Amino acid sequence: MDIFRVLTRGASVKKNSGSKAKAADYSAINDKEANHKEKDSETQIVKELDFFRNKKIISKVENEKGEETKEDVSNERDDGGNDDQDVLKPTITNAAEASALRKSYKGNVSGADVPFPIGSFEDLISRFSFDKRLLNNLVENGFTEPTPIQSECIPIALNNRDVLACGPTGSGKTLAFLIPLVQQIIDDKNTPGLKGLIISPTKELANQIYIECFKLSHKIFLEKKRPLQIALLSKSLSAKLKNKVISDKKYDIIISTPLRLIDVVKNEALDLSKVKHLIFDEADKLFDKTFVEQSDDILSACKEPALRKAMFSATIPSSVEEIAQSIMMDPARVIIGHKEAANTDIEQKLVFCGNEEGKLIAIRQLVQEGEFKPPIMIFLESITRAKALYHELMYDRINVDVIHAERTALQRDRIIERFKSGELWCLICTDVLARGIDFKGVNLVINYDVPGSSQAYVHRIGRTGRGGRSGKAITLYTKQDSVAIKPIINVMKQSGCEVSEWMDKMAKLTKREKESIKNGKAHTERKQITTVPKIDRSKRRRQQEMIAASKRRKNEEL
Ligand SMILES: Nc1ncnc2c1ncn2[C@@H]1O[C@H](COP(=O)(O)OP(=O)(O)OP(=O)(O)O)[C@@H](O)[C@H]1O
Repeated sequence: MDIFRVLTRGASVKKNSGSKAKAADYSAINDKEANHKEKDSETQIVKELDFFRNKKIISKVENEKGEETKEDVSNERDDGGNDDQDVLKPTITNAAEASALRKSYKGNVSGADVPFPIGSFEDLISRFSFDKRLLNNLVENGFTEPTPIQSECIPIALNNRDVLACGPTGSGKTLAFLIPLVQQIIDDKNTPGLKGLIISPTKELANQIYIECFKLSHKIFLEKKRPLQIALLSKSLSAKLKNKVISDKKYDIIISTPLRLIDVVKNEALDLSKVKHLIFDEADKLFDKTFVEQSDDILSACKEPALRKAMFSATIPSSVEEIAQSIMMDPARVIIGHKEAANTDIEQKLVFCGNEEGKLIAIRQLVQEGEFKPPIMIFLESITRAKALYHELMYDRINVDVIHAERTALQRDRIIERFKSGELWCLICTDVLARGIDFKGVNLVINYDVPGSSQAYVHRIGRTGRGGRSGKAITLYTKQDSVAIKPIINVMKQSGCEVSEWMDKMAKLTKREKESIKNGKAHTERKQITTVPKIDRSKRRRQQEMIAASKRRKNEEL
């Protein structure tokens, strides 16, 4: 079937819209010759594409526009579909429409003269002379309607404004900053050299952003047929830059982790002084104590007076808001949904396990009860514990592997590929994969160890329930998590989960507990992960010691 026809449905042209007629390449909706079989498959794909229920949102806005619009709507129908099924294309032209759209997705937008959101990607053509090749790339990748965070952030960026944006995990923040960035690089095609810089806290996320950006700029050429050049600042590229094998003027956009970038900048191998757009993805991480110095160094190296700054994350604590206000010029602030809540497409559950041994038993119970439905991600607080759980689950013959900072880049890449392809069912990891990583279709996230903060919890469980799909998150806790579990219960409450009365009572934090969470002291040392009884463990240890001693003796004799 003509999948392109279905995908392009979202960029259809209204009959009476002159400017939109230019986008006719993207239409071909009302094909009355389409047979029934094709229609069935279309419905299937459209359902799949309607990740974020934009149709519902849009029809809500249209309803508020009144009778006149309703007539337009019926004109747009290609067959006898019902209201909920129709894709409508509003262009937001006044404050009332903007506010109705914002209300529909619980968008809170503040700042001086913030532009109206876009109601569709088409809106960009009339409002911003949007590049048609870019629109084409969006459509070809299945992105037919903007998500709420995109509706708000794209026009703000195209107005060259600083932005602080907070939207749920899996709600499309990556494209919310990539789409305007690529457009701005196209508009600035005659200025050579590095203009866009995206900073991410981990290599895996940087790589993912690079792939998205690459897809978005496919077949886009700038002056003298030069393709738009994007680079991931890898180890090999930084070596090439340092050895002047590659000119630092070659790239339009670079995506990097803070440390690697600072390293090349300090070696004078990359000049950031002409960068016009600086984007911090997972901004709260980049401005916490781990990275704040490097982020500050990056800001100082970007000397362009008109530098546009953008910060994105699913969690923006007030400390980061303060930093943002201090480094940004007249920023627009965009919050979609509740700032402290998790994605509402995730069903959240707490399981009390008594003690550490109880956690392994709980996992085995999930397997027995058929709740252990792959793909699954299991988060632990340390490399040692992640390795230990890996060995336990391997012993149970579960199709499992483990990723943590001690594994090589190649090993990590291979495991990620296997997990993405479905070859690997269960991925054990530390927080290295908690943020930003977009594995499609993860069914279940298990917090084997209670995360250290509500933010860490939101990001970890956000690996499921992405792109409008539903997901499930289970957090195992023991007696020793009595304080650490409280912020999690509060996130559950904010996200609309059912919280029993005793949990609600339990969730109240004293001043002292708040302090201990803030200082990372809510956790005590956990017991080793193992189901082997203590007596057998000491037997094993004695055996290993004997083997080691005999090896030592042999070596000495030799
Ligand atoms: N307009 C769109 N239409 C359909 N799907 C989209 C759209 N925008 C993004 N997506 C898809 O939604 C998924 C989540 O997007 P993305 O990774 O950008 O989320 P995020 O908000 O950055 O999440 P996180 O906070 O975890 O980093 C991706 O698979 C992406 O391809």
